[in-house]
Amino acid sequence: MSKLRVAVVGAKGRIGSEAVRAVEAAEDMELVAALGRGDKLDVLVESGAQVVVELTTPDSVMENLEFCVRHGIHAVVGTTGWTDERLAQLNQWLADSPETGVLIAPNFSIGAVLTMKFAEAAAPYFESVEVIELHHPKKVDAPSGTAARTAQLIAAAREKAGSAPAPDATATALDGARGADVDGVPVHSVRLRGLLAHQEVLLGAEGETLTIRHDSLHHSSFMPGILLGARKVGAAPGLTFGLEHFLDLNG
Ligand SMILES: NC(=O)c1ccc[n+]([C@@H]2O[C@H](COP(=O)([O-])OP(=O)(O)OC[C@H]3O[C@@H](n4cnc5c(N)ncnc54)[C@H](O)[C@@H]3O)[C@@H](O)[C@H]2O)c1
Ligand SMILES: O=C(O)C1=N[C@H](C(=O)O)CCC1
Repeated sequence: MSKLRVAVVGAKGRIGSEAVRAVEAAEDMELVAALGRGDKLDVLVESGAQVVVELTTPDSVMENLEFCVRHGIHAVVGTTGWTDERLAQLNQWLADSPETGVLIAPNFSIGAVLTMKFAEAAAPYFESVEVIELHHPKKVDAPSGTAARTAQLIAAAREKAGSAPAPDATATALDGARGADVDGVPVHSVRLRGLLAHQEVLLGAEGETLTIRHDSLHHSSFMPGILLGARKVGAAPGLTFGLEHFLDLNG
């Protein structure tokens, strides 16, 4: 059977360099290009890439995806910084290239995907919920894409269940003391040398708390999800947001 032709964009970055190694080690894949900042995107077409793994920065990802979609190259995207406006723009490009698939995953680690799912399930049963994400100090965006997504899922689950707003009597606060407000859920960002990517969801109700914690201790934690995404994205035209859509988590 012919191998899947995969290119990595952002190949010299922390997660991109790990992805290069993972694709090279995958028996069913061939690494056909590894692009860094300043490299020409035309290489993706010339190399015959079927899937691009996009792991760059929020300021580069849109240009890279526009190129991929216009050339019918499927994309697996780990880069963060997604807004409704950006997603709408991407959907417009995809509408003109209906056979192309793009998977955006705020987090490719299976444990983080499960954290989000567990938090979503628990949120309606607890009066209070707050998210703390903790990352390495070289991270350029805050809050993390994972924390933003977690908060959105929590808020949607609470709204669906008709939950009351979380109690909070704060009357005065220093700017930022109560974290960022993501759909009504406080999200706190820690940047600390020694860390990689960690998240806690704190839930509280009368007389009890529940803490859901996930730790990525190495970039290898993201690789099974990225490879799975690369294998599946070609059969999923349009935009898929979240790796959970490519997993059977109910089985
Ligand atoms: N979804 C996930 O599971 C996951 C996991 C880890 C990191 N991330 C995200 O991935 C992104 C990269 O993280 P990182 O820690 O590797 O950052 P990094 O700064 O180490 O790497 C980014 C790399 O992209 C390169 N780059 C920037 N613009 C480019 C362009 N136009 N073409 C080619 N290369 C370009 C940079 O030079 C750099 O080498 C961030 O948005 C981060 O949040 C996502
Ligand atoms: O190291 C990073 O940067 C990470 N970014 C993603 C996020 O913002 O959620 C995933 C975890 C690692």
